[in-house]
Amino acid sequence: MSSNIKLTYFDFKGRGEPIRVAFAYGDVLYVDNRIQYKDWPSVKATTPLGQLPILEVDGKVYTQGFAILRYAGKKAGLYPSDELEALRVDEALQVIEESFNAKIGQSMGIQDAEEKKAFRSKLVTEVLPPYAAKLDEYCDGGYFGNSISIADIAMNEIIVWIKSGMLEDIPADFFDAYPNLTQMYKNVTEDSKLKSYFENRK
Ligand SMILES: N[C@@H](CCC(=O)N[C@@H](CS)C(=O)NCC(=O)O)C(=O)O
Repeated sequence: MSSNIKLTYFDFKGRGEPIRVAFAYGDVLYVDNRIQYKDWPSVKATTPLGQLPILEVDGKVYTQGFAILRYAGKKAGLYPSDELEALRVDEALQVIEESFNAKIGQSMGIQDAEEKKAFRSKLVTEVLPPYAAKLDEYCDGGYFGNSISIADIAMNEIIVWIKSGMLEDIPADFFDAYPNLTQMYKNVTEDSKLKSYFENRK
């Protein structure tokens, strides 16, 4: 079956994966267009801002991972209708962007191994804990809102990423100190609408 919605991202999780998870949660039909690195230079030139993810709907192109996630969340029933609950979800997303996405992303661009190690060590001991503590406080009911939302989906992907141990010098047990985030991770990974997606995803 074809769809009028096409998500284009690299063939890994990154900023594209929360969107894929949200679509899976809502059984939203879409084309999962995965770009290989070798093809990126030619694709880059065709994108609005030279970056991914992009979303095409009925031929129109949209950028910005969390904006696209919000669209996916509204379609999938993962975005609160209550204004203040939605404000908390949006706030959490912005904190995730400013902290884990931006700072870890910045560390990935450091070429010198010693410099990268020192930068990441400071992230773990000084920079990230205040953000993680605030996010943990917001998640005290097991979710950022009253039930699962795109903020949980996005944060869960950060936790899965760090727990995988793939990020050198960022300890896999970083989130063990945050009980509410740990509970949220459990809630999302065991969600009946997502279990099969998580078991089968690349
Ligand atoms: N503000 C953008 C940032 C997008 C971004 O940084 N994309 C990266 C991958 S996660 C990218 O396309 N990198 C390749 C490049 O810049 O050439 C968003 O939130 O979507």
